[in-house]
Amino acid sequence: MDTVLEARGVVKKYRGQPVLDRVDLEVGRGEAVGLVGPNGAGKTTLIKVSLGLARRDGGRVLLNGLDPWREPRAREGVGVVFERPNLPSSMPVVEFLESAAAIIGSSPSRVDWAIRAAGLEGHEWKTFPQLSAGLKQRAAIAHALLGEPRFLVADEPTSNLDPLERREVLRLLARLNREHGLSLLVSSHVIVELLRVATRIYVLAGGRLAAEGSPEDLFRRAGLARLRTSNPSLAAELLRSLGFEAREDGLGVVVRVDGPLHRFYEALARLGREGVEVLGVDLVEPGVEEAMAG
Ligand SMILES: Nc1ncnc2c1ncn2[C@@H]1O[C@H](COP(=O)(O)OP(=O)(O)OP(=O)(O)O)[C@@H](O)[C@H]1O
Repeated sequence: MDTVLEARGVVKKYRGQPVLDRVDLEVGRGEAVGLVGPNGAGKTTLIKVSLGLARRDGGRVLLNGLDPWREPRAREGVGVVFERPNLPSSMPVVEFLESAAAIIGSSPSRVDWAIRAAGLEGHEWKTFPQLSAGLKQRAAIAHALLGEPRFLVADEPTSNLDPLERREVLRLLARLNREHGLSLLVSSHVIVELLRVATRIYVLAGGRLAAEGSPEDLFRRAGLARLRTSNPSLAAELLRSLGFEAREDGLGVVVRVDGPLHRFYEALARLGREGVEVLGVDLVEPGVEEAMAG
């Protein structure tokens, strides 16, 4: 496979304590990869090491075919969006983007494109503090798009957003991957968010890789998922009426998910239409479940 990122056996320690223990991560050209794990699992550290922004204590990393720690030009064509975007507060977003584009030698038409691609139209004359959390994240994505990246890395881009904003930002990232061919690495502590964006997901738990595979693989291997919902008894009843094996277990509703994943998605949508809010979906599998607990 033609890869933009290949990390093998990455080890990272802080004060002698391993926070990444022989972790592999690979992103193919044009691929959308998810990285999931609870807080403190090591997602940000793995992303920093992969970009050459933190030194590794072991293993190998190739970003665009180069070791990013030794050769910063490995990061050319890579756009990065962090959890808490931080843009200047004093000027309208469009002016900030124009000055950022001028610094990197990007054309003014690229600013218009980035604003459109990030879905910021109608908000470009607002200053950063005037934007909602979701629009702030879109502004950060527009900023990352100025350099015409071929690979976009988004570290927990949804963690401070409300459910609607989360969906929109993820839809935007998925569109950048599908319609514009950007390779994508996106992290989250909620697996269900990544199911529709990523075609392959790495599950990180306690600095180790707990699982890796397509969403279908992960669900098939787990066999069971636990839904946290606003109304477990109604959720279990509706799922059973749709032909699923489902029971309440005190923590939520445990449902068998070894069939086609689209049926499960449709069932989740149906719950939503019936007024049952799905707050989270965790895979029930040793290791993976632990990783999802955050
Ligand atoms: N600069 C640092 N110095 C010491 N320890 C650190 C440093 N950065 C991260 N850690 C520790 O490394 C572990 C992994 O942190 P990391 O931020 O990579 O996890 P994460 O999965 O991204 O979590 P979060 O969702 O909270 O961002 C944590 O135990 C964290 O406390």
